Amino acid sequence: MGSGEAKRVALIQAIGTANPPNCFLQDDYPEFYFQLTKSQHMIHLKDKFKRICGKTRIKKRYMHLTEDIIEKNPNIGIYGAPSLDARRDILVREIPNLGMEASLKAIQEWGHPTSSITHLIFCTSSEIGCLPSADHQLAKLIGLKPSVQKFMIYNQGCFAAGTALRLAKDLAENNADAQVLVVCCEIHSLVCFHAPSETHLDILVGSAIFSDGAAAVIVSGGGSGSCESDTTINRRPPLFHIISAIQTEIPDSDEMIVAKIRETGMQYYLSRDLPQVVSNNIEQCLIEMFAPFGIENWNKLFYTIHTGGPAILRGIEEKLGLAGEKLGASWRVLSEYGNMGSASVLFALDALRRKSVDEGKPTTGEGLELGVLLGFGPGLTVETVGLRSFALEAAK
Ligand SMILES: CC(=O)CC(=O)SCCNC(=O)CCNC(=O)[C@H](O)C(C)(C)COP(=O)(O)OP(=O)(O)OC[C@H]1O[C@@H](n2cnc3c(N)ncnc32)[C@H](O)[C@@H]1OP(=O)(O)O
Repeated sequence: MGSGEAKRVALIQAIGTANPPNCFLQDDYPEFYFQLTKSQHMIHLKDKFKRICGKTRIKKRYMHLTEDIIEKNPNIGIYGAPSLDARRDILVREIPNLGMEASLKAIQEWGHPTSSITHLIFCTSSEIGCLPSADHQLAKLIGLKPSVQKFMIYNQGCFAAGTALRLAKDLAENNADAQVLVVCCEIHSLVCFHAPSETHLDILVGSAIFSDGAAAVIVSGGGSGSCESDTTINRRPPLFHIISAIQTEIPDSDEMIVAKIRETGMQYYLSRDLPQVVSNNIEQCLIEMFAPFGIENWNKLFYTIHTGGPAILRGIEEKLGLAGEKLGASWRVLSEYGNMGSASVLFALDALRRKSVDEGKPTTGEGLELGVLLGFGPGLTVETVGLRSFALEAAK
């Protein structure tokens, strides 16, 4: 870049989301789950599961799993039975397919030919069973050029969307004409579905919150961050400017979320302390991100947060002293979709900008200028992505 040339900034241009067609109402799920896994005799576990489901604040979830899949692959429904190959055979096909659906929606909103995409970042923790990998399969499905520069991010858990945006930011800022497609896709209902077990109660929590979804965003390099000066290929005004992105490891928290791929599928462990440890450490991430902007009152920001669970969103609200509707978009995604892992926080970003339009707010960030996308997952790792909104008259 020449000394007189303006610094390129990373702009989120479009968002697309997709879910499998099977929708499960949370109220009906305990009956379905215990019947599907032939566990109706575990009466007190079923009661406990009903109690947990009732506290999730989830109304419905979308899942690829069906009775038909369990009938054809009975080991998936038996606790501890080897079933990894059966799970992988489905995931290898369906992860790229669901990723494709979200990608095509993002590309359609963006309004440019698929051939304009220069980079692809694909994140999943649901599929590690195939070479060539899921990014390669997705590129073929949507017809990306062979010269597209691909990055595959496996097994980072629920914070991966933040990692992908951090990488997309660097690519968009430092490569002329970069048009980066970011895709996060999870099919929890297959990779970590387990029958209930008296000895592994974490399964009840995961079975009450995990769900399937894919989200895609287009990130490109623009002029100075204002719509008017964005004279690159993107004639449509952007949605958000990625102003900064930071990854933080929370000390001594390795045991909070642990997952292992076994012959029985992904075995996961969720500490009861997780909500508290996350909420105790979020403010420090915000201080690091927003001190340079002179922001200390956290109600001055807009928020999109990984929909990990109600106790986590509640804990963050309390710790940051957030007013009533501040996490409205994230609560809405939790309620309508559940915990879709890496895709969840991008669903929340999509919900936030749509809510801003519906409520007649002046910016894509509910009328505010600055906001944050927070992803967290194993490590514990927190991805803090600082965002600047755009005026909605221009964004429409
Ligand atoms: C994959 C990634 O990278 C990132 C992720 O998103 S991992 C998933 C992160 N999310 C979580 O771990 C869930 C966080 N927890 C929650 O949101 C809530 O605690 C909850 C929905 C599980 C329960 O709601 P609550 O308001 O706390 O209700 P509470 O009455 O305390 O608990 C309900 C029952 O769940 C049990 N429970 C709560 N947390 C549990 C846990 N981690 N493991 C096992 N049981 C648990 C409680 O013991 C209680 O059982 P009883 O009714 O028999 O007493």
